[in-house]
Amino acid sequence: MGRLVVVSNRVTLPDESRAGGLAIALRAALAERGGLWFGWSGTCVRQASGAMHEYVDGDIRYAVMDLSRQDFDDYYNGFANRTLWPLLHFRMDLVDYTRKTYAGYLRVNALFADRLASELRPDDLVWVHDYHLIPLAQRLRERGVGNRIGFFLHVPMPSSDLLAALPHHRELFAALSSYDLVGFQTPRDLERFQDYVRLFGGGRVIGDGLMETADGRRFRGGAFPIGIDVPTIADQAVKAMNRLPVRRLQESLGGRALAIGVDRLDYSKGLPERFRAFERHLERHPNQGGRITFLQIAPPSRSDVPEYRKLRRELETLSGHINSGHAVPDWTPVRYVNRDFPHDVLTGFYRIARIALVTPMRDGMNLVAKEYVAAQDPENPGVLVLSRFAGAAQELHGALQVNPYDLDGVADAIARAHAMPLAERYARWRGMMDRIEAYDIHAWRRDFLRTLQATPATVSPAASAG
Ligand SMILES: O=P(O)(O)OC[C@H]1O[C@H](O[C@H]2O[C@H](CO)[C@@H](O)[C@H](O)[C@H]2O)[C@H](O)[C@@H](O)[C@@H]1O
Ligand SMILES: O=c1ccn([C@@H]2O[C@H](COP(=O)(O)OP(=O)(O)O)[C@@H](O)[C@H]2O)c(=O)[nH]1
Repeated sequence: MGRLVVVSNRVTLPDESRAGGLAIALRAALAERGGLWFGWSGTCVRQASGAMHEYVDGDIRYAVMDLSRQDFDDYYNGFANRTLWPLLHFRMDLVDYTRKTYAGYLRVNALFADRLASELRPDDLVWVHDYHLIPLAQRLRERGVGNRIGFFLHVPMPSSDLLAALPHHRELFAALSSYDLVGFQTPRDLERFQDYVRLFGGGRVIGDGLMETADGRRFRGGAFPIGIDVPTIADQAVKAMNRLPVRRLQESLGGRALAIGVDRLDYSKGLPERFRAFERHLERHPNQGGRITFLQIAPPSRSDVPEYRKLRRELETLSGHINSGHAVPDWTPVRYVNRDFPHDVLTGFYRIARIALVTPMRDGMNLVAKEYVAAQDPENPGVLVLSRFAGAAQELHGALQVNPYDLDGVADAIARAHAMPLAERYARWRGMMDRIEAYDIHAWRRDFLRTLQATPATVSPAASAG
């Protein structure tokens, strides 16, 4: 079997800790098999983009590229995170499209292809990740790369009518056909993409995941829900109980139940709605008032993008408003923490939380939901309150599933979670644990790569060049 080459915008270098499910998942996937991880260095430079840096950690080699401030602004802050991110999360109202940022996105993809092409060996299996790099395979094919190349979309695929509202949508999404396999988080995401291919892409859906473009090129699609490393997280959670930040949090609760939320500060995560739903819980269930403390961990994310800065201000106001209306001298209902925690400390926080609030308005998967389940004490598991619009809802049927737009419904789910007897908590948790153990991060990686390797040669013809 050839070498695995993983390509993503976000790379977690050795000893680096960074919030974000993609980087955490890819590190776990590469740890098992080794290979090359290629992507952005995380650094913006004054000079032109393109300088490469290399690091080696065990079986993983990292090759990362610097970007100039201009390229970073156009490609990452601009087209990736002000155009594609809102579009793919069904937020047309926030889409900001300019030809300038689109040109920057294409320019950076071409540069990734230039640098990557010279690294590749003929039998490498190339696996590209996420919306930052949709055109990458097409650019690689133009440079004569004939390797099997797979693509995985970590975020949702929205309705085809929304995709079709994007200027140049056909050029952009047709580029996906240069991949041999395009993976989505859920079957529903795949279906929506196939609708797009049929209705707006000028192609056809042949069946069994196979699609054909207007000019007869065939490629495959599939659903591969991303998982986590369950035993590692369960083990981290047990050990974290002795760590100072976890002990201090536990002591600070004074016997009250903890409800926890852990999310990048992103408008897709439904944080203002969650804060309001918690306030609604205090109003609708006064008998539980004062018995649950809500801790929201929300590390800042993409702070150069105006919508993210606005959200930060909104949450500061909202948490202050809820606390001023409901706090008593010995209890503050909302603790809002704007910083990043190491992954293993988080697992301890999950373990002492009776309730997890995972209520995004849209989310590709949401690994926090799965991590919360893996970190629970089997003798006394907590309850997951989960938005039905997270990809994880397709698998975690034991969660209390909610509609995050229905604040009363979320408020009542919090109350139900708080009052839930142990036998029901255990039964729900066990079913979710069985699922995340059966299809974990390693199963996800193997399933995707096996499918990519098994894609018939006719589906990945050298003819797809150009
Ligand atoms: O790299 P950033 O801009 O700092 O953002 C962090 C990552 O956010 C998104 O994560 C997604 O991937 C997760 C794992 O599959 C999934 O659970 C979650 O639902 C997605 O939102 C983004 O897609 C990544 O590219 C970013 O690295
Ligand atoms: O302070 C933090 C906050 C989050 N995370 C991790 O960041 C990831 C978030 O992934 P998720 O899929 O939930 O959402 P994303 O941020 O990728 O959209 C999870 O593994 C979290 O444990 C972390 O390590 N430290």
